[in-house]
Amino acid sequence: MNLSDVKDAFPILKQLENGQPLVYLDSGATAQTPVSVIDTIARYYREENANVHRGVYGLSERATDAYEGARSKVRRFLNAASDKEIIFVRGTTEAINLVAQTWGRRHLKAGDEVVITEMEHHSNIVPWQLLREELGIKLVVVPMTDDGEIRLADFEACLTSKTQLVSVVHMSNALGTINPVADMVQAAKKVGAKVLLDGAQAVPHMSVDVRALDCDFYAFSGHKLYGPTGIGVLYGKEALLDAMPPYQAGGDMIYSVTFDKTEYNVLPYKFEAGTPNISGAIGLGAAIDFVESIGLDTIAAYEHELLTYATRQLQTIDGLRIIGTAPNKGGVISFIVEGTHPHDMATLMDQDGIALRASHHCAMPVMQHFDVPATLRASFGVYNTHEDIDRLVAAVEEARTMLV
Ligand SMILES: Cc1ncc(COP(=O)(O)O)c(CN[C@@H](CS)C(=O)O)c1O
Repeated sequence: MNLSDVKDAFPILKQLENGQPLVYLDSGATAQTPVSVIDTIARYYREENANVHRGVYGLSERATDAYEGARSKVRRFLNAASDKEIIFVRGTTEAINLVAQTWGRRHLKAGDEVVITEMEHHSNIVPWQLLREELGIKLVVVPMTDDGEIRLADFEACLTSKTQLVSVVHMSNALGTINPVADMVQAAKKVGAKVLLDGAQAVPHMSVDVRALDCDFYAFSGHKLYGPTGIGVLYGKEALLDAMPPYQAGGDMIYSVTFDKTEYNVLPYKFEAGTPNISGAIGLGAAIDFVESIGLDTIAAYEHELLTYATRQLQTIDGLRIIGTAPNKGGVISFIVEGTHPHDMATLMDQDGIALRASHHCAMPVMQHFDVPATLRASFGVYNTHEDIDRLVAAVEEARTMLV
């Protein structure tokens, strides 16, 4: 699909917001859904709906094929070695909690160190704090610079012989910073640590190859990749997943059950208890088809060009301060306007049809670092245009004039 045709693929972007054409700049929270994904999910419920892995009748077998076909698409999308390494979860948050509650509780003990960074999303902070309360592990936080960058030397300085796990964000949702995760993985391996990468914001914006990165776990959410909500993926190296205890217990994750003993199912089903989000997985498969029809490298280049244009245009506004100026960024711009509160700005900008986030973005430590209560955040999708940026800039100017 050509980028010039992309916007037409999103029905929601045709609507007016407060009498103005909608300019959606909150893809970092959730991306919009192309008609191909909507139609795929509708067709599943119209023609294929049945429970998976259980029926010996055609409809269930077709639903199972569609569900497992989506898993294979994810495998190829991440360049994982096996479908067994692709676990469907609700989203990035559940993926990280699954690792914390299974691998973490099994392998970590008092005094072990888990390394995260200052720019993490709360879903990659709090699960480890829960383990700190339960097991007495030590949480080591890599500081970021005032540009919102993690310097590799600062990361390496946090690694010790006690480091058991490094869990870091690939691309910051609050700043847009893209971290040097390949180098971070190599440095972590030198001290024998496992590595989990939070790919929630990276996967929609760039090509991800988990084998090239050599990470042990990789997590992302379907709804940020133009797919439905309620579906996400945990990638894990097969040997690690095989050795981990189940996360949740019930149907489908078992091989046999007696009151004396239960044998668990094989991968990936050991981690998929109960009826899965069948339509969500199939919809995620359609979302992968959509982004691959454009090309991740094409998407990355286009969004980088949008980011450059938006940065240049926003910087012309008096009193506007961009939060997060790392040299390597993805399609996210956080900013504040002196003398205003982000919530007031966003409320006024909504009157101009502009939808963008005003929040701490579930990254309160980032806000503390920059000494701001919140930021305005414009986060881009494949459907955004230069005209959207011009509308954003005009709305910021107008709101600023009304508030300052
Ligand atoms: C880097 C990162 N890591 C984890 C998550 C959680 O994704 P879930 O799909 O909600 O489980 C998110 C979701 N960030 C949204 C909601 S706060 C944002 O507006 O930035 C994220 O950006």
